[in-house]
Amino acid sequence: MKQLLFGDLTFDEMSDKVVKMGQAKFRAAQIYEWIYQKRVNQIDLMTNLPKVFQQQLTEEFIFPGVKQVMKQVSKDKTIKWLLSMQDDANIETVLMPSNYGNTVCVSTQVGCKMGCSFCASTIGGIERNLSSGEMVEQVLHVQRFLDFQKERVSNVVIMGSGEPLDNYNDTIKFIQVINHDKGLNIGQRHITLSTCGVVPRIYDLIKDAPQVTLSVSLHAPNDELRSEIMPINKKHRLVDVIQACRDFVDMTRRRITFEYALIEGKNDLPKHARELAELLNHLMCHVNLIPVNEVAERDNKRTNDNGVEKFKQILEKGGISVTVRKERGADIAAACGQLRAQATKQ
Ligand SMILES: C[S@@+](CC[C@H](N)C(=O)[O-])C[C@H]1O[C@@H](n2cnc3c(N)ncnc32)[C@H](O)[C@@H]1O
Ligand code: SF4
Repeated sequence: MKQLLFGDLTFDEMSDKVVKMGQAKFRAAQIYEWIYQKRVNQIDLMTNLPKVFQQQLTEEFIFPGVKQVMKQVSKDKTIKWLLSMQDDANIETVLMPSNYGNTVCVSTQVGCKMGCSFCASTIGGIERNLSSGEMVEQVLHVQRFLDFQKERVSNVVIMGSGEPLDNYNDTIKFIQVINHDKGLNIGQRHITLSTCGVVPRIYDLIKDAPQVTLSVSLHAPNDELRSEIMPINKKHRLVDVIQACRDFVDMTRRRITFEYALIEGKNDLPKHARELAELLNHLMCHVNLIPVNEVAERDNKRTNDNGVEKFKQILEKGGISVTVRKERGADIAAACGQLRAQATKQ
C-alpha cells in the first residue's frame, strides 16, 4: 500500500478516509488541528486519538513528509531550504520575511520541462510532479521554523521550481488544504500562482481558485522574441495568453501581475517597453520588472540600473503600473532552481 502524506487529502477526503478506517468523522478535524494548528511532528503526539488509530495512521501516512538537506540564510533574512522527499528527490523552498509578513515560495515540480532560456529550474528537465502533500509539507516546514519566533506564514507564492499549471490537480488541492479554515487558513487572496502561460488551465483556475492572485511570466512583448526565450509560447501564443488574462480579470475582478525579467540586449530595449505598454493597454494589471538573475549555465546578463529605470519610465508613460522587484537572497543561490542545481552537481 502506497503511504500518503497528510496534505495529500483535502478536509473532505480526510473525513472519508477516517470513516473508512473505522473511526467517527470528527477525527478528521482532530487530525487537522494537530497538524496545522498545534503543529506536532509525530503521530503519537496526537494524544486525543485512540492508540490503535494512531498505529493505523502510522502505517498509512508518512509524517513529516520532508527532510531538511541544506539551509542557506541571506544577509537580507531570506532563507532557502533544500528539502528531500521520500524518494530522495530534492526541491527548494524559500522564506522571504518582510514588513508585510512572511512569504513562502513553494515548488510544484522536481525540475521543469518548459525550457525557459534564463531559468535554472529547467536545466535537467523534469523528474516528476510534486504531490499536494509535498507542497503542503514545504509550508509546514517553514511554519515550524517560524513557530520558534511566534510568527506565521502570511503569504504563499507558487513561484518555486516547476510549472504549477502543468501539475494542475495537485496544485489546486494544495491551495484547498492551506486555505481551509481548519488547515493553515491562508486566504486565497494571500496566495499567488505564477505561470508561464498555459492558457486552458488559466480558464480552469477561474473556476477552481478565482481569488488567488495570478502572475504571468511574460518576459517579451511579441511572439518572435517570446518563443525564443520561452518555448511554451510556440504552443500558447501571446494573443491567447493576453486574452486569457483579460478574461481572468473580467471574471474575477482581480488585478493580474506580469513578471518581466530584463535581459541585457535581449528584451530590455525602449522599443520592447513601448510594445509591452501597448500590449497591456486597458488591462487591470501590474508589471514586476526583475533584472534577470544571472545563472552560470545560462548566458544572460542583467540589465543595468539605468536601463531598468528607462524601461520603467516608458511603461509608466504608457499608463502601466510598475515595480522594480527587489532582489532577494542575492548572496545565496537566489534564482529558482540554483541551489538544487548546485546540490545535484556535488
Ligand atoms: C521559477 S518560475 C515558477 C513558476 C512558473 N513556472 C512561471 O514560469 O511563472 C517563477 C518566476 O521566476 C522567474 N525566473 C526564473 N528564472 C529567473 C531568473 N534567472 N531571473 C529572474 N527571474 C527568473 C520566472 O520567469 C517566473 O516569473
Ligand atoms: S520560468 Fe517557470 S516555466 Fe519557465 S522553466 Fe522556469 S519554472 Fe519552468
